[in-house]
Amino acid sequence: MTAASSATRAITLTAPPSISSRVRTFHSSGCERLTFQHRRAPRVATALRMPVRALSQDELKQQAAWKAVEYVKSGMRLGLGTGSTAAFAVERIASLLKDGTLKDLVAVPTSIRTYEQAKSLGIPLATLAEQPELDLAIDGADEVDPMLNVVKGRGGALLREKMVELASEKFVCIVDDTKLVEGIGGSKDALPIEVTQFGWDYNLKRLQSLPELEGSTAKLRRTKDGEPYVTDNSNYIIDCYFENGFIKDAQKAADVLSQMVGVVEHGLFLNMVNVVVIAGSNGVEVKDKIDLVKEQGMGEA
Ligand SMILES: O=C[C@H](O)[C@H](O)[C@H](O)COP(=O)(O)O
Repeated sequence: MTAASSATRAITLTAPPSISSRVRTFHSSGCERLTFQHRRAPRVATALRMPVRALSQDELKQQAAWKAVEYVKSGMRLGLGTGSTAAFAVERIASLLKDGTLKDLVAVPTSIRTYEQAKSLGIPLATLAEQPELDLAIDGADEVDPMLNVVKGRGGALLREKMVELASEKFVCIVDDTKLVEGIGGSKDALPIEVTQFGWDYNLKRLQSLPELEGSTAKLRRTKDGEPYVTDNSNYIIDCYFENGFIKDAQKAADVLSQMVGVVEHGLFLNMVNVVVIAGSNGVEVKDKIDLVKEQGMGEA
């Protein structure tokens, strides 16, 4: 027997778990020693057996918010949005301030609710008069169209949000993927319009018959008790519902609404958003307006 043939050669076998005990009984034969090594079943098999839990809408909102907070750098002047998604961002910013990751921030809140949340968490706050130029605003949205135009205000904060976001160099919008629509009005839910209390019913009729809002139904927003909903600015909100389709021309509608006396602000935030962070079941996606405009060959964003 040559040195080569007498040498014991180890052969490693891998077997699926179902046959592992049968193969384990196999033992040395001739000059070859067969060694069976029982390995763990591949991960994929485990994955197939284990049902994966879908993330809740709140978990998705939190993911989008945390991703957006990566844009926050120490020393920034921030706009803090309003709503259930923005609240996750406020919470995250506060916790990064607390652990020292972020320093020297100052923030302008977009509602009394956000003011109270941010204050209770220790975020240094300012008014828009004190900080008229902001670096970054982070806020949620009710609808996002393919060109990153958004509808806002179903939480009633549209006026302050628009003021703060227009004062910000960058506006990052955070949503879960249920907010994506093919066109403005596509969710069939409200396009909010903030109006003065005086003459609200006069303006409701005008909005109802406005050609630019054709196909929508205008309703005064009410609280659960049936009382008119009053904004932080002591105004009312008229919600327009596009139940059978999209708004025809959002820019035209925005222009006309901005001209109406007694309309304080509307929830069409057109060409305002720089980045949208979308959390969905397949992960978090970041869409940048500049890239979109380039892709579509539409010149500068
Ligand atoms: O007035 C409220 C704001 O525009 C909110 O950012 C918007 O309604 C989205 O709110 P949420 O994140 O709760 O869906």
